Amino acid sequence: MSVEVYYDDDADLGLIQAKKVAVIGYGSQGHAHALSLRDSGVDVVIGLPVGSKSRPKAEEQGLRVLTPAEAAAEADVIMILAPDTAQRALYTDAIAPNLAPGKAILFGHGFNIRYDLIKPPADVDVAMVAPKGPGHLVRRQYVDGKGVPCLVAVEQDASGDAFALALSYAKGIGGTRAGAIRTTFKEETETDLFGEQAVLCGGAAALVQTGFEVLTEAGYAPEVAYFECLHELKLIVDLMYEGGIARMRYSVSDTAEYGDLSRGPRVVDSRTKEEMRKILSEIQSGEFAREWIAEDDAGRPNFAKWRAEGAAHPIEETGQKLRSMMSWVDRPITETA
Ligand SMILES: NC(=O)C1=CN([C@@H]2O[C@H](COP(=O)(O)OP(=O)(O)OC[C@H]3O[C@@H](n4cnc5c(N)ncnc54)[C@H](OP(=O)(O)O)[C@@H]3O)[C@@H](O)[C@H]2O)C=CC1
Ligand SMILES: CC[C@](O)(C(C)=O)C(=O)O
Ligand SMILES: [Mg+2]
Ligand SMILES: [Mg+2]
Repeated sequence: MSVEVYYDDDADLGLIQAKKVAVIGYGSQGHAHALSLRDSGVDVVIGLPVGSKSRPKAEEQGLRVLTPAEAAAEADVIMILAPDTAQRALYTDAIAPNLAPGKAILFGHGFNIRYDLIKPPADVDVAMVAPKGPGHLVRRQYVDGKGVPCLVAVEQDASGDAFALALSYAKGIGGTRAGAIRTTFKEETETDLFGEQAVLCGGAAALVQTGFEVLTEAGYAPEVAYFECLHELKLIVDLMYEGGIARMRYSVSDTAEYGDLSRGPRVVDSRTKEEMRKILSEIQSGEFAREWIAEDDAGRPNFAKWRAEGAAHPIEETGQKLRSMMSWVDRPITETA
């Protein structure tokens, strides 16, 4: 392999068990990290603003909840798992005043360091433990005795031990059970943003919606279109996940495989690839980050409009009806922590 991969035997859980850890934020990632660290014998405190909706959830789990500033002041290791857009102000107001030499700041995604929105002092460690999966899966895998692979990176090694500490933290959330890959803040941030924009979220959602529109506009039943363009996607992606694209092609019919090989490249063609390259260059140049921060500063007008348009797309109504017939499929959008 071209990357360095670390497993449980390479990580010393004792390093993180010897520290007090503040997990700032208790959402998708925050709840998973905090609960799994606690189950791994780590002293954890949660940092959330007064009035945060997440406070009751953390308290119900028996976790001690302080304000972000109080939690940062108490902790040796501060894991920042608030939304990326909130981290800059959170750092300035609550974390920076409570840093001291020898402390460590950790991130679950490199956005704020990569784009210089947060500039920590030279005498603290700055590292990242970024699970490659949604927080609820991170927690579920940990509870099942497994783990979600994660990326580990060090931006600043003031102590000389930053990587070992990050690896120890990764072990505490189950990451080294599956494998922790060493990377950099730059690589993690740019590839994560590219993946979610071009393929996983943006690309996949646009592909599904467009396929559904083509079928329904041609007069086919929305229910049938939903099955073909959304529901079965999971079954196909599960096959790819288990054994790559080759495994999927082995399982589907020859007719499907011939259609895949001959038509797929017409759907995602050289123009799509060129657009993907443009998206990547906007990420690399910082253009996307500047746009997103400005959008957030302005109160997210486009975000709200596009989110509402997405929610009003006919595929959502059809899906809601069909999923109510499939009790094993229907899950609330927000699982309880
Ligand atoms: N979602 C995921 O699975 C993944 C996320 N990441 C990264 O993890 C980080 C956290 O993302 P995610 O878990 O999705 O976030 P969520 O939106 O799920 O949760 C954010 C949490 O932070 C709290 N919060 C909001 N503002 C502040 C603040 N100013 N100070 C302290 N806490 C605050 C929220 O509280 P409230 O309930 O009050 O809003 C909530 O508990 C991001 O850097 C993200 O890129 C990385 C990998 C995957
Ligand atoms: C794919 C979306 C993600 O990057 C993730 C779950 O890894 C995110 O930022 O939520
Ligand atoms: Mg990601
Ligand atoms: Mg991401």
